[in-house]
Amino acid sequence: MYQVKSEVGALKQVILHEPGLDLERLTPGNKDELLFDDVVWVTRAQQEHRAFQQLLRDRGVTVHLLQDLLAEAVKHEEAVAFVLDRVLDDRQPQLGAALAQETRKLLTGMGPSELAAHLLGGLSKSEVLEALGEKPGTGSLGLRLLADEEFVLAPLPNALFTRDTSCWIYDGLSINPMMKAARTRETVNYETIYNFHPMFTEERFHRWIDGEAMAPAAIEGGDVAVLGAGTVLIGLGERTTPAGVENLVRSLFAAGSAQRAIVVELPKARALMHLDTVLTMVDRDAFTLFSALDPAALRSWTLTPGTGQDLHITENADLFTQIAAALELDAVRVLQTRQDHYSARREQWNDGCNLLAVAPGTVIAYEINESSNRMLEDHGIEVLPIRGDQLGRGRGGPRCMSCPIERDAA
Ligand SMILES: NC(=[NH2+])NCCC[C@H](N)C(=O)O
Repeated sequence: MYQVKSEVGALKQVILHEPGLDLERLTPGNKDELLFDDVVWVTRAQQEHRAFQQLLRDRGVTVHLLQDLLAEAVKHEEAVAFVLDRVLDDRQPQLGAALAQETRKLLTGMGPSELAAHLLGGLSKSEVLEALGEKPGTGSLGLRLLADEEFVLAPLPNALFTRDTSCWIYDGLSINPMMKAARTRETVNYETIYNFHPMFTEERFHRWIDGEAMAPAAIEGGDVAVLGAGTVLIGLGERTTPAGVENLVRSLFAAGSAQRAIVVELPKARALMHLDTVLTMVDRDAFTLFSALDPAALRSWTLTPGTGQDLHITENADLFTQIAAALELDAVRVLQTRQDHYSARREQWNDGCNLLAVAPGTVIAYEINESSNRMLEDHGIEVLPIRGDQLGRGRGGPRCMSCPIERDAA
């Protein structure tokens, strides 16, 4: 039974993506478009990722790997048709019908593992030519225009951040419409998994949002925290839109799975692209907050069910007072690191606030964020450090590299 009842309760099952072909395709020339800040030493990134997986397993968490799930799903013929209908649509501006058809033939002929690797890792023009065993002489303008190293199917290096593209909220799943073009195909991969993998087809759960149908009303999992007590906390910033919030919240309210959403406005900036880059729940009553943000200055609203399809919205005087009230606590602790201007920004950039709780008061964090981690320990939070020198180059940490599918209440 997949259910995420809280943000910090005992973690039982997660989806992670161990990077591979997707990261090997990054270059100084394409990294910006692909939302990475540097190229990556892939072998080391994989070692770092395996250590992260192992730490979770040691803590009793079952780890599912995205590429394995996808490979399993595309063992079904209908799943292959489903995913290829979407990623090789004739309307893809750079492809055109001829190239789309050739590529489709090529991908359909692959075994499930190879297909899954390319759905995540992309496919270059030279790989297409090599496989087709011919030069671009046929009726594809798209193929003639592409340079050999350019992509017929772009790689998805941000698949590493499994949290963003699908997220479980109480007894249901949201497959998210993504804000950035570099990530929209991730949504299709998740729809393929959730529609066809027996692990999910044999279970019953709500579907809060269907990413493809709802795009471009983006909402991303890095902006969504399941606080417990029928409450969700949602960040509204660079990646999550008002329409995305409303769609999700209406759907949760209609099923009665949540009674309240607290929505907090974030500055729109790359470094703060999701809520979990600045604010993360670490214990039943504690949150870590980027030290450059003034908790009293954060603008927020509480959404509750209104009449019919309407939402009832009130602006909050104080975000954390509202959160405490929702959780039926006298107060919550807002943990901020005492840092100088420089280390505050350096550690936030390196995901010092992006923490994955495995149990109340126990979090996985990048070791690089020394002062943030020390501060947490001073407040009684157990920090399990991992190395992320390579993984962190895509601007994501333990929380966004994990998609919990089963978690206990706090
Ligand atoms: N929830 C998060 N903090 N996710 C980080 C995502 C980073 C990724 N490179 C992107 O820009 O989309």
